[in-house]
Amino acid sequence: MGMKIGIASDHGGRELKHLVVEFLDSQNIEVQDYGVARDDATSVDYPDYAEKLAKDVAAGKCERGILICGTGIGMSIAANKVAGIRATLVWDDFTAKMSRLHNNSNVLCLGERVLNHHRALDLVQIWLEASFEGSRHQRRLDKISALETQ
Ligand SMILES: O=C(CO)[C@H](O)[C@H](O)[C@H](O)COP(=O)(O)O
Repeated sequence: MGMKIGIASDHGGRELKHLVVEFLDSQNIEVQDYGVARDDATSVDYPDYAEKLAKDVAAGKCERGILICGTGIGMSIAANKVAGIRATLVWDDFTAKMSRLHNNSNVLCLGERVLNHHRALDLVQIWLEASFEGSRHQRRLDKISALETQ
């Protein structure tokens, strides 16, 4: 697919992160791993990881990013504070697909403690392959972007 994907998790998402990295490697997708390491059992703060990844996606250092915590909620709240980030918490095939088609998601958020891990890899694949539809959806995203400067 020729894109570089950043990935990060806190301690609540590190097992699923490991599986997603293995999956991306199997697809020959370039991965930039922002931590935490799988064997690091330390309790960490998810905003620190969301910030690092989201800033690099916003700066174009990675085309898109994947953030994983226990629920995916904290990561999505934090990442969406960074201008230019459209972080989307998804939980099934439909939300994974629509987050790209309508929301032009550039950061996928997953909850390790919520999702079946095998199914989560399906969601990653759907999100990677789906394309933004533009048109009326771009007008709506422009209105979201305008909120960043108010
Ligand atoms: O799900 C999360 C945030 O939305 C994170 O994974 C946190 O780890 C979660 O809040 C649980 O915290 P804990 O320190 O593991 O109890």
